[in-house]
Amino acid sequence: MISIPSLQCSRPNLWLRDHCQCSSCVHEVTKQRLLDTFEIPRDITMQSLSETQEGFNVKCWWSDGHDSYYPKNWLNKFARGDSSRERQGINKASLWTSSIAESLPKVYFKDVMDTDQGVGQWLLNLRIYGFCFVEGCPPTPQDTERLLKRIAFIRQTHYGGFWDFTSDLASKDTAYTQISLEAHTDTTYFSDPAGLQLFHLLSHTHGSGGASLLVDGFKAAQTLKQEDPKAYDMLSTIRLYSHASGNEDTSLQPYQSFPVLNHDVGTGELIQVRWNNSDRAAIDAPFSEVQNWYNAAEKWVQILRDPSMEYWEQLKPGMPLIFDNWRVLHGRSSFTGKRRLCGGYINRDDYISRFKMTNLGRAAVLESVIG
Ligand SMILES: C[N+](C)(C)CCCC[C@H](N)C(=O)O
Ligand SMILES: O=C(O)CCC(=O)C(=O)O
Ligand SMILES: [Fe+2]
Repeated sequence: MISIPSLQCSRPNLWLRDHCQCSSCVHEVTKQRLLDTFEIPRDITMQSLSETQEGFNVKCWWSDGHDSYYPKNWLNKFARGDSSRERQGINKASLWTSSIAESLPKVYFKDVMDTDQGVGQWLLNLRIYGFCFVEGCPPTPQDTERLLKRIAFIRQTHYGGFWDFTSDLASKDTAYTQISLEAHTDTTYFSDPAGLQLFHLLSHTHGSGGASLLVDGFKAAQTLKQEDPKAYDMLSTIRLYSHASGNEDTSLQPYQSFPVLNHDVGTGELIQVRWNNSDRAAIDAPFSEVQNWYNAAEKWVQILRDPSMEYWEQLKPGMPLIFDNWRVLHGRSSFTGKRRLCGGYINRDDYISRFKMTNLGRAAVLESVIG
């Protein structure tokens, strides 16, 4: 007899019957439920349970007369329950500070373009470090777009899809100027902020500056939690509104307000940092809490601005940078002259899904679950 969680009370029996994997309950090709869940008697009980001869299926007879089949590995997964690491496709994030500059995550353009292993390594680096360089990419928008599409389709926004931009205020956003931008995450005004962002510096002439800044938001959050747990809780609970720049042209706002630090409701793990002080709008909190929020935010920004947390890099043509916009903050020093970047956004779910479809991703998820 296969050992599965003791299904004593009715709820798991009902759940298990509802998840019968036989071909009349689940479409053989699409794996979608065909069964009418609400025809199952609420008090359904299991008459008996046994392993089939082949040993990989479990057979169940139910009080409603239905015979159910469950592949063993599916049942074992059910026994494991939900695993955030499995959902997030990660076994261990490696948090970093400025010393990451000595061992930068990097893959090669040719490997990413030609092999599943190359895409898998690119995305595994992203899951572990939150950013990755690609060496040997031809310095053209066309090749950069082809590279980005190895992950998934590019996310369309009010900035367009694949962008090729410079400091000409083509969009009413300070990214399209020469001023410095402090560490931030993009698109905090979307209900679902962009998951990944790629930058490829194509050229910078007649001027200097424009160095790129990265800060590991998960490391900054860990530091805040250690140094000031109350401030961490404040930034994890007080919610903010946010709106896109050039607001009269976009009036883009998320469906609700969100805290700076957002956690997996199942496991309590930090999943998303939403920090852009330029686009931040009202604080969705009682008047008495507002001062506390500012005190907590000041602590947060002190950590973000600590040089030991900052990794500065002068981007170069041929070496695109991609980063996890839910974890890694980015910024830029001011610059002069003509500076041209191209790049694009990828949705979070498409990024994680693509990773889990690579061999390395499948192995990483398995390892994260088995531990
Ligand atoms: C599209 N491109 C990346 C060039 C500019 C995007 C501007 C993003 C905006 N400042 C924000 O923080 O959401
Ligand atoms: O110009 C840069 O290096 C990046 C500007 C920026 O933050 C953005 O485009 O989102
Ligand atoms: Fe940005």
